[in-house]
Amino acid sequence: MGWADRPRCDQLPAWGQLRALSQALTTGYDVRAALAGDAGRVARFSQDAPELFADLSKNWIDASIEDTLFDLAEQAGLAAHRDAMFAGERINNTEQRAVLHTLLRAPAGAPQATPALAEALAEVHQTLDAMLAYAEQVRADARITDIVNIGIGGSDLGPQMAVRALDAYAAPGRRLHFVSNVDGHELDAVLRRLKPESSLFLVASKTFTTAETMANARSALSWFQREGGTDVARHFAALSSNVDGARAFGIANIFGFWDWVGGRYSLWSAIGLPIAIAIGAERFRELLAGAHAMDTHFREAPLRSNLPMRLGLLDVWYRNFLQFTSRSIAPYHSALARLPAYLQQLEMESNGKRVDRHGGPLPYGTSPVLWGEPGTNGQHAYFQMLHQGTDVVPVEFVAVREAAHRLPGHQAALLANALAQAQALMQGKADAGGHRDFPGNRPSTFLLLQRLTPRSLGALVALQEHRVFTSGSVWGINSFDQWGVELGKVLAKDIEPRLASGDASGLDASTANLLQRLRG
Ligand SMILES: O=P(O)(O)OC[C@H]1O[C@H](O)[C@H](O)[C@@H](O)[C@@H]1O
Repeated sequence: MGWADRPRCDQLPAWGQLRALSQALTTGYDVRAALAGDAGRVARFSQDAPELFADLSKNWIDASIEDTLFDLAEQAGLAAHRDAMFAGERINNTEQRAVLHTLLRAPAGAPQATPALAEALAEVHQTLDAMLAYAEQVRADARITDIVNIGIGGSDLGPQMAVRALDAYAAPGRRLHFVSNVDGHELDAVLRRLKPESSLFLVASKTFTTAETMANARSALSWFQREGGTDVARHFAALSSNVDGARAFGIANIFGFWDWVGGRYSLWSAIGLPIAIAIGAERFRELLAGAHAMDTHFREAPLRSNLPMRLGLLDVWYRNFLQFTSRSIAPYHSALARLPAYLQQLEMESNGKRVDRHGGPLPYGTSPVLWGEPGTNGQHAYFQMLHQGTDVVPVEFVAVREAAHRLPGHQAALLANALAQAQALMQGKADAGGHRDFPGNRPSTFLLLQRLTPRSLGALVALQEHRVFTSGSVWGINSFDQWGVELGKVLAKDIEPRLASGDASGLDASTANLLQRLRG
């Protein structure tokens, strides 16, 4: 039986066994006792993976639970599904598309399963070389001081997250701006500081039809012309899989990509141009190499030491058997400030599905809510709830050992806080007074990078992509479409002219009332 036609995960034998294991944990799993009573626990639940170390030992998991999760993965055909993705099968079945973002980071000439894939890889490298040559040209052009990326969703979150994360590698004297929202305040705030002759606009849109991006691109173009800019070809470039659309818009410099790159998986494609402009061609290749190292790990490591699989299976355990509905991301590095927002799209757009890949409704939960802010900031805000709230929220710490700055004392303070929070969540502190009582036993995962480099960032992001693949695969959903974003777009198109005309016919009473108030 292939991965596509196996029974739904809740009908697999391991699912029932996991249910029984979870029911046996009547008062939750006692992580403190497990760590104290088993000298091998840290080794059993930690591992190295490319560019990072992961400690899962503070989670509500033991050997029998994890073994049963491995059984579930085997019964669900996870490895075959993964192989189908790498082989270019159209696993995005609702759009009849292959899912090949991993090909974007494969080295030139890497052996491929089919001639078609080898050809696609050659095209990937042609485009990459052209895109990186252009990035270097922009970097060498002292007249260009401001680069504005106009894009939204996957055409914004990845580049924005990575540019910020790799700021330590950016050449000084050049500013990157990200404009995504259709809210004109955002574009206006950027344009007010720019001059046409020193600005470069990158219009980033896979489809080149997204309303927000088209509105911002049109406004940027008219600002450019109004302010005396003349050479559109030099000051505008497009990053898109819709080359005709970009050309029709009037942009000559177009870097393309393919329909088999999902928006939220596209920072490795031409959509990564702002990153390449910020850090340079060589560093961009290192970002790709880090992701490729994680791809190889995901492809080749046995299930038991396959970190993306272990994390994705833990996510399934938490969501479906312990009913945890969210996960908090705590990056202890201020440059990773946009990582939670990036991961929100990655996981919630991929796995926020209520039907299986054939359209049948699911009786079990899928994507958790992801949220978070960098540490230590979160500690002074919502960590109260993590320590003493009524709900258990697993926390994923991301810490980086070496700092990129030399300010004395800060890094030790930062790392001490990361460790202390994970420790405090787990240990708790008994106090008869109630208000000062910390129940403890709150689960967390600790990911540790040596340094935040293009390579380690690439590996970290690819790790997250593949853990999302893993849980989505077990759940039997299509993680690669996003029909849920469409309805609101259609309704906005209907409402927009009504704001001018006041026509409320056919609207529900609440929307009609709000429409009148917004017009007033
Ligand atoms: O890159 P674009 O085609 O402009 O799409 C931008 C974004 O908008 C869509 O609505 C999708 O929800 C996202 O997955 C996508 O990344």
